[in-house]
Formats: sequence, structure tokens, C-alpha cells
Amino acid sequence: MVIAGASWIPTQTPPTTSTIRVARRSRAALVAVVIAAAGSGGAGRAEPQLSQPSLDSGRMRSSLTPLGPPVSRDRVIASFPKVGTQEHFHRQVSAACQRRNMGTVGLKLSKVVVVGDLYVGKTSLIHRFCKNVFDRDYKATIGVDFEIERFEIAGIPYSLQIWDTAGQEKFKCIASAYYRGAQVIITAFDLTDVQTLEHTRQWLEDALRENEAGSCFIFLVGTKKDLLSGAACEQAEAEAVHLAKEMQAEYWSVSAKTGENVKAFFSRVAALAFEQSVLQDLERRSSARLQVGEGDLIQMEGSPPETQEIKRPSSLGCC
Ligand SMILES: Nc1nc2c(ncn2[C@@H]2O[C@H](COP(=O)(O)OP(=O)(O)OP(=O)(O)O)[C@@H](O)[C@H]2O)c(=O)[nH]1
Repeated sequence: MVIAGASWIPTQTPPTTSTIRVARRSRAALVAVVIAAAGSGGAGRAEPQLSQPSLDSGRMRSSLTPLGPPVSRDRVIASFPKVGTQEHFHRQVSAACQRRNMGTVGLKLSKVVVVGDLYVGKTSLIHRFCKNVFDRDYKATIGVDFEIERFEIAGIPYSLQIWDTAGQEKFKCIASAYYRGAQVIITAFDLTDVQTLEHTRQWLEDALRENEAGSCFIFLVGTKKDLLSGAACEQAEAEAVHLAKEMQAEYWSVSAKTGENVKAFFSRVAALAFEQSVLQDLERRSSARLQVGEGDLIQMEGSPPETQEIKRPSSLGCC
């Protein structure tokens, strides 16, 4: 981690969240924090998600001995948060977790970047999830900010590093410096303001420009669901689903105020990012095993069991 700048203000750390304030809101000094990019992963998909998915998170703990410090119950994801057709973690992922056959066990972390217009509720969404709070007052994000949220997924410790970026135009160039290395891009818009939905295309384009093609899961998130109901809500969601398909993104409606869908949404983000990271690890490890000396590759007739069928999760739609 490279830290440069004037004000590094660690805040009190709640049990499950490591919080580091970076150039937050009214603070004048801007701090640049560059974190080595977490491994990049899969691609987004176009499964619309309007209601609570069937989510087992928090219900079951792994029977295996814990590998790291305990996380709170609602950060335990024992089975795959199903949306669409994929019902379980990839077979290779489940097997690797069961055997704990993972190279960097306990050190896994994925970078999540949240982008979107000012005032759409990015900070509120993150704060609702990480701190379970909601602030009615608007304080603009200055530059960027991030939270680290720890999970236990299929018995393995895993963290999301969630970057909150400023929506104000004047901070865009600062915020965009942090897009790189994202495994997940969350493009947020305000369900009550159609213009903010239109702008998500541009936000996504900017974030994708800084990342390898096809390397990010993409989510489109409609915020402030509590402010809409009935036909107006259906209309706004229908437009969002349409755009999500175009973006090859998964769509969610949430409310930071009521908390609706917030935990389920981030559990889904964590599960997909985790699965992708494990698959990439297995892939890397199997190719490293096959490689001898300087680039000589031994062609093997049959792959060892854990290298077979390693592919992108079936939920990935775009690349
Ligand atoms: N009713 C309602 N208000 C919300 C919700 N989420 C956010 N807000 C309000 O919307 C305003 C903007 O929220 P922020 O989270 O600060 O917006 P932001 O996207 O982070 O804004 P920038 O930091 O400028 O990019 C605040 O006054 C919030 O209280 C929600 O789910 N429901």
C-alpha cells in the first residue's frame, strides 16, 4: 500500500469493518491512497434483480475450523446467493474451499468501485451496508473514500474493499484514478431521477476504460427505492433493467434508508467476486505447476482433477 498526502485519519474500527477515511467530505486535504489492485475477474451479466434473492447467508457456518478472525453472522455466506440460473458455487470452487486448497487463503480481497452522479446515494448505500447507519443530510464526497468489509465465504475469509467515489464533476479526475484494478463496478443511479440513469452509461464507460476488457462484474443499482412505489417504481425499474441488459450488468433496486436489499446485494457482490478469485487462483496454480524452467510448458495428457473444467462462472454473461 502506498500512501501519499496530508491527512490520513484512521477511524475507530468496528468489529467487522476496517475503515480508512480518504479525503472524506468536508475535510480539506486530499489524500491519495493507492492499493495494489486486487486480481481482476469476470464479467458482468444481464440478470435483472428486483426482489430479494434466495440467500442463505448468515444461516449456516462452515463446520471447518475457522481460518481467520470470526466475522459477524451476517457476513457469513455458506451457499451461493442465487440469482438467475446458477444455484451453487462452481464445483471447483466448492471443492477447493472444502479442501482449503487455496494459495493465498485468508488474504483474499477484491476491489469494488462505486460510481454514479452526485447525490444518487453511493455513500449512503455503502454506509448502510458497512455501518448500518443512514444519514439524511447530504455531505458531498471529496475525491474518494473506502471501506473494507470482511466476509467468510464457504468457510474462507474474504474481504471487499469498497471504494466510494465522488459524483461531483470537479472531483471526477481524482476519483477516476482509483478505478483501476476493480473486480466489480457498481454504477448507481437515483430511481427518482431518470437523468442519473442516463448518465450511468458514461460512468461505466469511464470505469471500464481503466480496466481490462471483460475483467469486471458490472452491477447497475437503483437507489432510494423507498421514495417510489406502484407504477412509478415499476416504470423506473423497467427502464433500468433495459439498460442493465445493454450494459451486461446485473440490476438491483435498493434503499439505504430502509435497508431494503442492501445486505443481499453486497452478499451477491462478495460471492461472485470470491468465486471468480478462487477460479483465477486455481487457474494460476495449475498453469504454474505445468510450467518448468523458463517458459517450457509440459503438455500433460490428463489434467489433475482440480484443473479440470476451470472456466468462468456460468453466471457471467459478457465475455
Ligand atoms: N430517501 C432516501 N434518501 C437517500 C437514500 N440514499 C441516500 N439518500 C439521500 O440522498 C442524499 C445523497 O446521498 P449520498 O449518499 O451522500 O450521495 P452520493 O452519491 O454519495 O453523493 P456524492 O458524494 O456527492 O457523490 C443524502 O441526503 C441521503 O440522505 C435512500 O435510500 N432513500
